[in-house]
Amino acid sequence: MLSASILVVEDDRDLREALADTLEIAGCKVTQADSAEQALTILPRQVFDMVVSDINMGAMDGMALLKAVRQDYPQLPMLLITAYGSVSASVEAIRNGAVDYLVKPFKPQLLVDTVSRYVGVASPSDDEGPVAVEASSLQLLQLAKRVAATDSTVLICGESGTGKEVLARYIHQQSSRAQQPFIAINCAAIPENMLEGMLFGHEKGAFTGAYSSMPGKFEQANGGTLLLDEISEMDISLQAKLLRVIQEREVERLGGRKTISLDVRILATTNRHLAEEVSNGRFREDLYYRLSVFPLNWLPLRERRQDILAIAQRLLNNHTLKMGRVNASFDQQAQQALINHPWPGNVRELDNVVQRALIMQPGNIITSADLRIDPFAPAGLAASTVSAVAATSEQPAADDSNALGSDLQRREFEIILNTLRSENGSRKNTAEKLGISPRTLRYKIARMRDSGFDVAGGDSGKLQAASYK
Ligand SMILES: Nc1ncnc2c1ncn2[C@@H]1O[C@H](COP(=O)(O)OP(=O)(O)OP(=O)(O)O)[C@@H](O)[C@H]1O
Repeated sequence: MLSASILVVEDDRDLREALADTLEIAGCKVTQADSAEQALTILPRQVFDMVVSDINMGAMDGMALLKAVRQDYPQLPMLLITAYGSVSASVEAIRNGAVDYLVKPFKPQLLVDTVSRYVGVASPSDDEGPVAVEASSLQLLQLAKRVAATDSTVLICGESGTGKEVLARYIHQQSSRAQQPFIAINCAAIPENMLEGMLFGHEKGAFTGAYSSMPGKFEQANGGTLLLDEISEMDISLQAKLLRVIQEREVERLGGRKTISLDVRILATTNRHLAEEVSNGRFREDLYYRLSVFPLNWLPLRERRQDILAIAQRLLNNHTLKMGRVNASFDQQAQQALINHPWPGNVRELDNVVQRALIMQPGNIITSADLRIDPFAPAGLAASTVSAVAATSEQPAADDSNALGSDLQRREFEIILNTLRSENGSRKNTAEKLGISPRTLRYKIARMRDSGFDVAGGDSGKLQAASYK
């Protein structure tokens, strides 16, 4: 996420607004000027990190503005936009002190990438906003930004790994609650008997083992945002209690008598069709309507292919930085392979592929061989993992116990997937056959997803697709 204040100078209104929108979505604070003259009146009144200006403008053009900026604000980087084919203008721009130039037409992500080279980039972390290039994704972010300004409850839907949590964090960051806590709880990963206490908190002695009182997630999120991840996995009796807390805007700790008033914005995610869950009697209708005031839907990655390279590059930048390596990029064939892959595990699968490629390739150009995406992998077993297994066997085991641990876990995941397949996707039968509770199975499936396996699926317990990511 960029954190910079940018002055955009462009006399074509549509283009100016498009540039401003792109930079705003990337996290910048943007001021617009419709001429070089107007830019010169704005510059003394505000502090900017960068100027982005077109060259071809009315009376005073971008080149003249560049000269004025170089003279009066020598530290302020300026990026110029030149018309297609005007090589001499680009050369002159650089000679006159522009830090860079873009030739029209260019993709929004190129603008963001270029600007990010010269201005503050917030340290990469899970708090970064989502990358979006495809029109539908940009539209989704615009909607998210608009709803962020309100206190409305938002239901974020999408297949596993599409970026629902990233979008939830983005909404929080764009809201007036940004400086307040963002608390997330994964309803699928918390054992059923613990979820209520974790959400609502408890007083000392409320139950065996409650040695001290504890605030719940609602209290912890007070003033901020609470994300209820995988809300469809919440037990129906707890759904009733949740609805009451949301409606009454107050919570009582387990074993407590005091009511605590709440000012919490609720976001929820689901990778199931919640409306179907309602018609099947597994999700409360009233809670559904309460949560889905403003639904946002991430398309699967295969349906927004223009996002793939930009997200892959962001992931690559993040991982190289974390590893203390120089920036890397994908060669032409690697880019094509990334675009062509169906990504059943969505962005999480892409993240795994990128990380693995960096392990395979110590240099800074990632090739298609490093990606280990096999387009002919058997259905249900995506190539990235077949390759991952191969990759692992090629790597010297740094620590045998770690290797055994991950091997056992992989074996467990395989057993679960195979059983799900043989039980035709029925989670109930799978749990019975494996001798574990349906809750434990859900928990394990959530862990499998976290480890990069894609277990899509089955609101009616039917497995829609099961594959490694
Ligand atoms: N648009 C995006 N830009 C950058 N990174 C992304 C984007 N979408 C997803 N990611 C990354 O992909 C990974 C998966 O995203 P996230 O956890 O938000 O998905 P999810 O839909 O909540 O998954 P699940 O349903 O399994 O919980 C994360 O590492 C996240 O940072």
